[in-house]
Amino acid sequence: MSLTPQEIKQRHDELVKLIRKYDHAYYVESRPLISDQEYDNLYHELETLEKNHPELITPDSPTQRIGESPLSGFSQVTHEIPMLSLENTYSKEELFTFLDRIRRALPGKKVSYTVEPKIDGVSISAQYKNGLFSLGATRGNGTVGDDITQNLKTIRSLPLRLELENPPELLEVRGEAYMSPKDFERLNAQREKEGKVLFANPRNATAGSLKQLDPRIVAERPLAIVFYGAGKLVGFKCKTQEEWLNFLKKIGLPVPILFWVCKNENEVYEAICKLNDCRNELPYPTDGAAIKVNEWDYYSILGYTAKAPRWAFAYKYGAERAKTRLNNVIFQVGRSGIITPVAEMDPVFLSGTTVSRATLHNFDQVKRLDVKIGDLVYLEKAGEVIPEVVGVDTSQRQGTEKEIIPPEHCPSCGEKLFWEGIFLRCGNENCPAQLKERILHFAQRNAMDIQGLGESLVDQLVDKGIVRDIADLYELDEQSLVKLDRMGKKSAQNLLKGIEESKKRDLSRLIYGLGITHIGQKASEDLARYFGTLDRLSHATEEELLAIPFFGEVMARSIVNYFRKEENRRRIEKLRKHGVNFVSSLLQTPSGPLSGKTFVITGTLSEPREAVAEKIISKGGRVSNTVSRKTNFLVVGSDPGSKLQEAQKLGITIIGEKELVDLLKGD
Ligand SMILES: NC(=O)c1ccc[n+]([C@@H]2O[C@H](COP(=O)([O-])OP(=O)(O)OC[C@H]3O[C@@H](n4cnc5c(N)ncnc54)[C@H](O)[C@@H]3O)[C@@H](O)[C@H]2O)c1
Ligand SMILES: [Zn+2]
Repeated sequence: MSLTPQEIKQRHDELVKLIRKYDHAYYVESRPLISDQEYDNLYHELETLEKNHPELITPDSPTQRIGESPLSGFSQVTHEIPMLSLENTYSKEELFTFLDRIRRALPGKKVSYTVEPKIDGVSISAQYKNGLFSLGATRGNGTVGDDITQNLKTIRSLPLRLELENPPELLEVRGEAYMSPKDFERLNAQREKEGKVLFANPRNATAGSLKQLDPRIVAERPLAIVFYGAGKLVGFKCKTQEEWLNFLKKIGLPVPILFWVCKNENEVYEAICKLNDCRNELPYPTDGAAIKVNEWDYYSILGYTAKAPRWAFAYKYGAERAKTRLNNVIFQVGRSGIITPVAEMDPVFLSGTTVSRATLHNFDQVKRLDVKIGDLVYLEKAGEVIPEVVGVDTSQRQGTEKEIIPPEHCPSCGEKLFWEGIFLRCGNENCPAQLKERILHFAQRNAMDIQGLGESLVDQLVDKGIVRDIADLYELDEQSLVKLDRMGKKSAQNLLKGIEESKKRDLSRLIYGLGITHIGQKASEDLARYFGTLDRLSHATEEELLAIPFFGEVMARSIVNYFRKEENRRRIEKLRKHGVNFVSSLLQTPSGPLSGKTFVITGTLSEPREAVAEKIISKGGRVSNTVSRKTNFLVVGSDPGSKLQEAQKLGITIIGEKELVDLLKGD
């Protein structure tokens, strides 16, 4: 069931109210009412809602600002460089989406990453002027925080003077004040004896302590400090996060004892797992890993959202694990013919539901995990993701466990399977299992949202040969439907009504529903927004597709190939004949002084690139990632990239920020 606009608005209001309440309890009273993971779930729900309905975003929505407000009793400090939060995820899948997003924003560039423990304390900034500690501040609302210099001076691990021969004029270092889990327990035990309110966790104890106006009370609290970040630096330069952490250590500041430098995405994930294995032995409480782009040069390219940098994010260790027996493996055929091994297991309770099936993803994964039938396996589920087998308890092996052998023939149509890289695949275009998956994908909530079209019905429709293609759904009639099992007149009519209604869905959902390889929901929305109609999209060239921000070659080629295929064209004509909507309401109708003009931005401007892009779009212009002959203007900031040379080669008009402002004004 999808929500009506009114229900969506209601849910939005409700979430905003709840989150404000929890924020107040957490930040102001240092007394959380719910767990962090529950809080993050609500927060992500709000974010998703606002992403799909941007009209609901107000400047004071919790997604647009950082939680704390400055306290009375302290004087205030303005952060010249804002102190931001981190976007976070609990799921491995999303972790790779984040990494992917970073990599695609840096085409052709070599990127490495650092993985650091995410210390669960209170974010603070410390300024050292000519090597002497001169100012300490809380994050506050990100722009203005509280001056807690006197409180920080009571923390013994904070050096008041740096071990540095020629200290730079200004070093603003950022990090975390924290309480070790042991000290936290001791503090709470003592408070219990004294009949005082207990702190919920070390982070709240730290926050509560730093808020004390009397430094003598702070001095009695077992606080410690660790640094990892940079604020304003005068007279000092650094190129990578690795170099920075080593430098901090050298000059006598406490830094995370453990951190990893990773060359690629897989190494990042490995580091995250290693950290998880040992994090309970660390002196500070951790709730996750902080993943950062190592090269500082890229920070200006990647930029910032209202709340967080785009070059860093957090992976939180929230997901629960369960252990159970793997009894059998079945082979599922996906909508593109890829065979997925799926584990069938003794039912086990995991993050709120009983699960008895989990994905093994592919045969490479089977090999990597060295999992066998009969093994005791570990399962994990994060967010809404399907449970997956993440490990094997090999110490429990009996010797009777059986290998998982890839099948030779398609379990659905019997066709001989072939390998495509690590994927085993059925190449039969009429394979019933694939068709069923394609129909279910087309009908799902995020796509055409056809109510009443469930798995068992799709099975019948395909097995009886009634539906041979997604477009056939629009030819169903009551007569043929009532002949099916468990299909009364009423349900047949309801289904037909659902099918009829799906014709009105926005183009973005139709594109997603078509199931074009590599084109997910977000990409489908982008395509609808840029092209506006299916006909324009179907004639798009690779070059035009590459002009969409975050679109890579693989995606562009996949779209061009899709619309080139005869059978796909026939399907589209059939959909058209039945009156399926081919138009998007997301299209940004270009009207304004910049209408019809395409801009590319390079280098650092006075505000984040996204904000500049938005201004251009609001005046009817288009913004693209790549310079091509279709580019009208290249907007150049400081330290421009290779785009400048490309534009010069093509003779494109090059303008600075000032000229852009003039263009935005019109005339
Ligand atoms: N339980 C509740 O009711 C409740 C209410 C509000 C907020 N919260 C929790 O607080 C979070 C929001 O707080 P937040 O904005 O401080 O985000 P956050 O604490 O999840 O992450 C961002 C912060 O991590 C810190 N950090 C620690 N180690 C780091 C490292 N190595 N590198 C970079 N940063 C590091 C920084 O201070 C940074 O600001 C929520 O996601 C939620 O989990 C809970
Ligand atoms: Zn098949």
